[in-house]
Amino acid sequence: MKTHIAIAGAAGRMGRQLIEACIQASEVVLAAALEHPQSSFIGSDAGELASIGKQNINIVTDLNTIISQFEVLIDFTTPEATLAHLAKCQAMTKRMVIGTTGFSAQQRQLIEQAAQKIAIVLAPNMSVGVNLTFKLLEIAAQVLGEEVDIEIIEAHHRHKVDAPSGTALRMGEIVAQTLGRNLAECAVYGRQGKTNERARRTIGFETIRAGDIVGEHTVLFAGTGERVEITHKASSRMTFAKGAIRAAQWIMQKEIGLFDMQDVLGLR
Ligand SMILES: NC(=O)c1ccc[n+]([C@@H]2O[C@H](COP(=O)([O-])OP(=O)(O)OC[C@H]3O[C@@H](n4cnc5c(N)ncnc54)[C@H](O)[C@@H]3O)[C@@H](O)[C@H]2O)c1
Ligand SMILES: O=C(O)C1=N[C@H](C(=O)O)CCC1
Repeated sequence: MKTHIAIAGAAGRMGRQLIEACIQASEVVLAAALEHPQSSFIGSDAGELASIGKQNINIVTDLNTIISQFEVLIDFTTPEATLAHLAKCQAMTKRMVIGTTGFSAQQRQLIEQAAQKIAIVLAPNMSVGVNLTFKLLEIAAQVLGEEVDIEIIEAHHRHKVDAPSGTALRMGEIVAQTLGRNLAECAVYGRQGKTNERARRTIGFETIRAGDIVGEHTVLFAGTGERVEITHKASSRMTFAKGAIRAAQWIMQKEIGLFDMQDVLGLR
């Protein structure tokens, strides 16, 4: 049985890649595509939007009108739009794969609550490489521990609206958790002016926004006499899109619960 997928944010940078990835994957069907009510692409053909030829799927704006057509909603939009879609998916018992980043703690709680009723994959980064990197960070933090200063440096394109990236924050959480620290208490976001000497237990974040950088993350473990740098560089959004399609197929075996790409990839 093929998994029927709807894509929210279809005209966005990720939405277009998701349309292409859906059409390329033989085990799934692109069933519907959604955009913001004010989008100039409402009524356009999803395939033409993604430059892969007509697919006879028109971009629509109301999730309720397509609710019977799909099994999993893949959502790469904004926190507010994702939460609006979440409420409808919960009401209609539809599974979700959420790639959107920038949720507040309160907004995340709403996702956790909804996952008591529907199955959700929520991941700030759907690439296999980044999720492998998450595991490498655990090992590095365990081995290097309190002997090093830890800094997380991320770079993304000039259009990105949240900072630090969801991936950088997740990296910080993993390192902090491994070292028994609370990220909310030890994170330092950027530095300027008279900063005083660095406190060992802080975890620093630096953000670069420039040009068309797809996504780059480095975690620096700097000691005395040596340093370890763990870096991931994405060069195509297709890596995120393929991960999201994989997650959509995987979530079909679940009825309820909140999962991430570590679950999907069997890395937990
Ligand atoms: N998890 C991952 O692997 C991953 C990868 C890339 C991007 N992201 C995240 O995905 C999100 C989107 O990124 P992007 O670069 O594609 O952004 P984008 O701005 O290019 O696309 C977002 C799209 O969502 C649409 N949208 C907004 N409100 C909507 C609504 N109510 N209904 C339907 N569509 C709506 C916008 O019109 C836009 O086309 C960001 O939060 C980004 O950080 C995550
Ligand atoms: O392009 C973006 O926006 C990305 N956001 C994700 C994040 O915030 O971690 C990761 C990949 C690209």
